Amino acid sequence: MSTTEAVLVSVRALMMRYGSTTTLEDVDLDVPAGADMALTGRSGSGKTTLLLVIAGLLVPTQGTVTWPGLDGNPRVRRGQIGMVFQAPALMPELTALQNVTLPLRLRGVDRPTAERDALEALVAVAAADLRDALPTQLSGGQQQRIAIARVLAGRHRLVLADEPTGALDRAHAFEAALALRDGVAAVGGALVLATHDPELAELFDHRVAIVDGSVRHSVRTS
Ligand SMILES: Nc1ncnc2c1ncn2[C@@H]1O[C@H](COP(=O)(O)OP(=O)(O)OP(=O)(O)O)[C@@H](O)[C@H]1O
Repeated sequence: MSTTEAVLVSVRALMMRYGSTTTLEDVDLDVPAGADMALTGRSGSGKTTLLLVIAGLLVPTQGTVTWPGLDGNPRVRRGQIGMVFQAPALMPELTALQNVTLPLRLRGVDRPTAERDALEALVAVAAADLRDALPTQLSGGQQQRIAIARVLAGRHRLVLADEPTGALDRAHAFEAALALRDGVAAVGGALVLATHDPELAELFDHRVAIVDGSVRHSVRTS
């Protein structure tokens, strides 16, 4: 990583313990601005834990997490960070377009701008034709694409994705994850995506593997 590259999040000497079980130990990690980063590790290795620490939603047992490239005010910073989870968690009574528009409207974006940005995000995940469908009329994969569009429309500085394509078949999982990666990159954001799939991780510039509580960070050089 270049020393001139801005760092959004910096984790140092992180230790995370639940009860008597140590999940993460002596973890150092920088998330560079604009980077795409895949976080791999077996089930229970601590991927979700690390994402929650990076988001500032979980306080480490020991060590520090700072956000040098994000706003110093935690409330503003939270708005700079978008999250997407394995379950799409769409509002059942709202159409796909309304689901994508809602967080923008709640942030005070006027309706025409919110709808324009939401439609652009739906196009990015090849779901523009689903704009008027209710979640119950959509397959699980289609719902997840709407959830991905929702986070893309937020144009966050940093997006944290926790196995967002874990419930999809492999071909659709790759397609959705790459739409997320490219959509975040298109607005200059950084993405940290947790995945079980090492082949998917290979498609990311930064790969962070959690093995026995420690992280190994590799960066694509070519
Ligand atoms: N709130 C909690 N209380 C107690 N133990 C927890 C808590 N959250 C996580 N753990 C434990 O910490 C370990 C890491 O969990 P975590 O969810 O971070 O792993 P993960 O790599 O995301 O797993 P998966 O791939 O299955 O989602 C697991 O052993 C889990 O049981």
